[in-house]
Amino acid sequence: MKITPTQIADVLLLEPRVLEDSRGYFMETFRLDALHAALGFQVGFVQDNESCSRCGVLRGLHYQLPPFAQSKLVRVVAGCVLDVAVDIRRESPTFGACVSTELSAENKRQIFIPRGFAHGFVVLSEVAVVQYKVDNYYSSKSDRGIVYNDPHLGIDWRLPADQLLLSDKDSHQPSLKEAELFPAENLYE
Ligand SMILES: Cc1cn([C@H]2C[C@H](O)[C@@H](COP(=O)(O)OP(=O)(O)O[C@H]3O[C@@H](C)C(=O)[C@@H](O)[C@H]3O)O2)c(=O)[nH]c1=O
Repeated sequence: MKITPTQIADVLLLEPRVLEDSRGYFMETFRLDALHAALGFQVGFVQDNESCSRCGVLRGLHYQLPPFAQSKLVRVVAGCVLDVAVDIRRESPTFGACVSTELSAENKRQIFIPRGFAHGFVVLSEVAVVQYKVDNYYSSKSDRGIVYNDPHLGIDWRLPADQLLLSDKDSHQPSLKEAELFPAENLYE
């Protein structure tokens, strides 16, 4: 597993080593030891999620407030998405900046998104199945969002606006400026 930092500290790109032979391929899709070594701190995943969406579906930008803040380890097992993580830690030098990366069944890449980030993705293929681990349980009360087209974030979602399909909740999320964000505390304590 090759793990490289992105332009935002603690957001990591993971590329599994694919071992091919006449039968097909084998790869390790998750190594806690390698992730901990790359991060320098521990995460304990407790829930696995999967969603399936059609082309143009945009889910996000989502996060949970403490004490249910979540780290996420995201991968795509069918199709292709543009995956986006936005730094919403007020005290961060990269507050408001985002990392965008294509994750697909073909490239087998994964992204690790720490607590303190909002996360979203848009489906670029006919359908996409996204799987992700989280290190805190789902809490509807702590669930928050930021609107995907906030001009202050300026995210290029690759598809024309009239091709995007959002839930009613996600079309009416607040801007980054209006959103309830994290208090200045260590989100891993
Ligand atoms: C996220 C989640 C949702 N649900 C329920 C709530 C609702 O009835 C249904 C669909 O929920 P949502 O519309 O919030 O699903 P979705 O828009 O796919 O939400 C997800 O988006 C991506 C981008 C993330 O980063 C995730 O953390 C999560 O917020 O599933 C759970 O039961 N457990 C969960 O962990």
